[in-house]
Amino acid sequence: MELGLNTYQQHEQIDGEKTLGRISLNSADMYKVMHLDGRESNAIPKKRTEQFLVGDWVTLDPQIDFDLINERLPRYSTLGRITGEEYRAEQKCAASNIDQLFICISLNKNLTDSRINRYLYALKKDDEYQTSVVLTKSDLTSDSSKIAAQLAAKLQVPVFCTSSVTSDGIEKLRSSILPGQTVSFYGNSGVGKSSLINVVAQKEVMATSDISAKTDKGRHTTTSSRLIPIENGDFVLIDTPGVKSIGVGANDLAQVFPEIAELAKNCRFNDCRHLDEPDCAVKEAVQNGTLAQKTYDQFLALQKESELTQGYLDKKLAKKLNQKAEFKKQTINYHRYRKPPM
Ligand SMILES: Nc1nc2c(ncn2[C@@H]2O[C@H](COP(=O)(O)OP(=O)(O)OP(=O)(O)O)[C@@H](O)[C@H]2O)c(=O)[nH]1
Ligand SMILES: [Zn+2]
Repeated sequence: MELGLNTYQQHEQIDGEKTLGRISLNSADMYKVMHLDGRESNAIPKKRTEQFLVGDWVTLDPQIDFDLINERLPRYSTLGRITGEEYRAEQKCAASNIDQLFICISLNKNLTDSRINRYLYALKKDDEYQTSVVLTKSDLTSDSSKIAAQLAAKLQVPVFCTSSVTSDGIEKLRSSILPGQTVSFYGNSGVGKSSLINVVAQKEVMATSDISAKTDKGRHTTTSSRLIPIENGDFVLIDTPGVKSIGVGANDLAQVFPEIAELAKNCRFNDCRHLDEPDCAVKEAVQNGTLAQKTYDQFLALQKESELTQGYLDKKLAKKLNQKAEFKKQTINYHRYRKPPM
């Protein structure tokens, strides 16, 4: 099993002789690593503070019943944005060294441009991986291919229109994945992501959940990312169930709305949120027509969400730091008393 090594080598140089592995599970400070022979073992970072992402290529120092992770090889891509410190990065980045990201959106839900835009803003990284939109459950809508074509023209990304029930569009999606590539699917619970992955992989790799039609909400069973080699399909899947909602950070907002960032320089307050502050240049621009109302509304929606996400992340970060301290206490004995090799 090559686990995507050939593709990796197209991006980064590897010295031959090292014992290589790829991080296959990252769950509450526990790592598993997959070997090129398909074996999976428990793994512990040699530098105990080091953080890894599922998909990382690492060199290993095998012990009797686990592997020590020596060194992480450079990442050519990370899913999501790295913003600030690693703890935050970990929440936002659930995978590394991926080649393609498929953003799944169900056709039976209200398909709003702003939601798709939000995903694209948060997840699109042209220089690192290919991003595509996958419309799911096309069997439930009659004009699905028209919608797909319109979206593709507007978003400037490939748009696949698929159904796991009729297999519509599956072959097209499947053939966009080159041999040895590492791919990841992003989608809210219930969009049919697991069913889609299973038909693409032609194998039951994901447990699918039947959802109540009434609530239209799925259930989440696991939250840790996993590396899943798809043997007959010859590609590698990274499942990232923990990435549930993608937030947009405050800095990202300025990138997404450069015209608003420019106007904001003339607001009276540096931290103007352009809502009801006096002498707000952004609101003035809306009133005199130089800034489209629609852009302003989209900005406000994203700003609100970014503020909510920030509050949520701050809480999670505090929790994570507590957990880290606890983990440190538990593992310190191992590192302190580990005997040098004879
Ligand atoms: N009509 C139709 N229903 C589908 C399709 N794909 C999935 N479903 C249904 O949608 C529901 C959710 O499917 P899953 O594949 O479990 O969805 P998921 O996005 O993986 O959801 P989680 O496992 O909760 O993350 C199930 O009831 C499926 O039967 C499709 O192409 N067409
Ligand atoms: Zn303002």
